[in-house]
Amino acid sequence: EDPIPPAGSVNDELLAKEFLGDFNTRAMDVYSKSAFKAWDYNTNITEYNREQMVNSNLETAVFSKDMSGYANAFDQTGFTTDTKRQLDSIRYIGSAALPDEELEELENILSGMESRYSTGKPCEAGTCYSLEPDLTRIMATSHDYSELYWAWNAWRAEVGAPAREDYTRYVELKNQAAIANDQPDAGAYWRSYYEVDNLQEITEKLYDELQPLYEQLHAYVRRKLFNRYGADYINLRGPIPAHILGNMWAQSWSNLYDICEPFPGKQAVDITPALVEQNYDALRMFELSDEFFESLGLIKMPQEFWDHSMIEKPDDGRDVVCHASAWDFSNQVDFRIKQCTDITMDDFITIHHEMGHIEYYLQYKDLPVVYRGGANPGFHEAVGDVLALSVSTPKHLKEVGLIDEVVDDQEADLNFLMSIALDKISFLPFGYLMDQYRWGIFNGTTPESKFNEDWWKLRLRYQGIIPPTTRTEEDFDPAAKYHIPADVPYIRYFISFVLQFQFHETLCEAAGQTQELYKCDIYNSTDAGTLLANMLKMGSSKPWPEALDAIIGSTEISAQSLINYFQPLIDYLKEQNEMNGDTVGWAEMYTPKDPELDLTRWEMGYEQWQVDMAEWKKSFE
Ligand SMILES: CC(=O)N[C@@H](CC(=O)O)C(=O)NC[C@H](CC1(C(=O)N[C@@H](Cc2ccc(O)cc2)C(=O)O)CCCC1)C(=O)O
Ligand SMILES: [Zn+2]
Repeated sequence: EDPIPPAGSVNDELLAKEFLGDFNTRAMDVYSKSAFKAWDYNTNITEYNREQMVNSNLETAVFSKDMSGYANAFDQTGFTTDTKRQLDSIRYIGSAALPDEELEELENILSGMESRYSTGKPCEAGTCYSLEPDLTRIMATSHDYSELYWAWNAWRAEVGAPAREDYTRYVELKNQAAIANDQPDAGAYWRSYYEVDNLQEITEKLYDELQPLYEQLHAYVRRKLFNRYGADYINLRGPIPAHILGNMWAQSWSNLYDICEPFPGKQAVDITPALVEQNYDALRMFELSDEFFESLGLIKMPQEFWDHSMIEKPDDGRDVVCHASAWDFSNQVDFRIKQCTDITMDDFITIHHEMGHIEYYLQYKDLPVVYRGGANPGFHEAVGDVLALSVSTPKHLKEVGLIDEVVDDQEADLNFLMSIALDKISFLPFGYLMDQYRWGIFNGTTPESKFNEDWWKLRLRYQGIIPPTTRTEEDFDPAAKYHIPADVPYIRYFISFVLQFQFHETLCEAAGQTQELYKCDIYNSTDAGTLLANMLKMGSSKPWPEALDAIIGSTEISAQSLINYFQPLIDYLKEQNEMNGDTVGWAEMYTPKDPELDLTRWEMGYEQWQVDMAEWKKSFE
């Protein structure tokens, strides 16, 4: 351990390369030790395992700090791009840049917030309900307004409000760490992963292009919910109550398919009953997914994956983090999924999502550790979802025996497109607002005194939903969504939902599929698989526009592919909304169309909605 030379004092690329080689060997050892400790905690939440994980993270931080110092010692003048890129990724070390005491405090806050969320079990009349599967099933299947309200509110009371104090301190420490990494705040540090200085403009432009699609779907679904719940609960001009959309966070509306189906009974698209009838278990669902990856000539899941993944919720009373996740143990050998798999279509899709992460890990496992990541985080989130777009087609589901006939006509196509839109289009505003919210907290726009109010302003503005009861600053509803207490950025998912349709379009061409994009199934196409694999192999070794160019032949992220995919449905939704005389949006009451309009209308949020509801109901008397 020779002393670290002063910053920028060593202008010798041979020495730098020697350092990078040494770093790579040691990093694999240090990172894998930490990963196994985190795995032990995530698959068995005990105080001992939590402490073991925290201590391991603290040791990793010492290593990262040390290595950052060495990387900083080099004067990069004249160095190759690659050497510079590797050194820069070692210099910036996240929370490890905090002094030991603050880092330990942050690690304890993080593991404490994770534990609270993952062990949260609201109880009612002697029965306690886990999020997965208990509350998730209620949100997905109940049509009872007050039962849904109970589940929605109980979860927020259990894991939301209690997290507020931790979160306030978490924000301070995250910002302190960002500054220690030459960033103004933690949001800027998160955005720096994308290596562009205009990420907010890029995502805002994409959202502006996609917002009209969402408005149409929102109006259509609002009408269907009006038919189910009536005028006492649904204002056809206003926002939708947040708890009746089939999902705890109103971020995916696929569980409303039964009332949204354009042509009832025309074409089955929900394979949940078939999975149950055919005695599918988690393992068989995973094997079916792996078979799809193999059909493209991609790398199949290694034996260690099958030996050590946790694909079902343990029934031995252990507390585990049920939120699904994929793991790269940084040792080029161990790759796992942890998922409390339910036998549903939703979870079958999630399996593909997680396996997409594993495929990326496998494709770039021989790169230097610093390059073992997505071209940008959105790429990592898109891989599995791209394959799932093929798997979800009626053509493919028939091929694997999960539906017994394919009806090939316009009506059946619209049924299918509706089922995908209820997942993909409904998600867009949520995927967009989650980090708008946190960027606002990190840069001080949202003070602690408005943590909950600003959350609901964004939920109202972008999702057109409203809480089913008045919320106050005694609540902290954002913490009821995993990624907030788990400190996981989210704009990656919004970017993935755009990218995955660009990838799908290109892979379908490569597979020689010439019919409408939504009918495409790339199953068995090694041409498509090779095109995808060649991009995955790049990891994060090049700026993401180069990786994008490698797969789709353009460096531009664009919403056009998503719009192309859904075009027939968008036309249908417009026609239906006009026919029903529905005005799209919730605008005239809640979105200041003209910037001059005083923003205090946002503060009125729920209260204003109550007033409008009273007036609205009167019109039915
Ligand atoms: C060690 C580690 O943490 N590994 C990372 C992977 C990595 O970074 O290498 C990881 O596994 N993260 C977990 C996270 C899980 C899921 C998620 O949180 N999804 C979002 C948004 C969404 C919703 C619908 C959809 O179709 C796709 C995404 C949500 O549910 O809100 C849950 C179900 C799907 C994906 C994930 O896999 O992204
Ligand atoms: Zn993911």
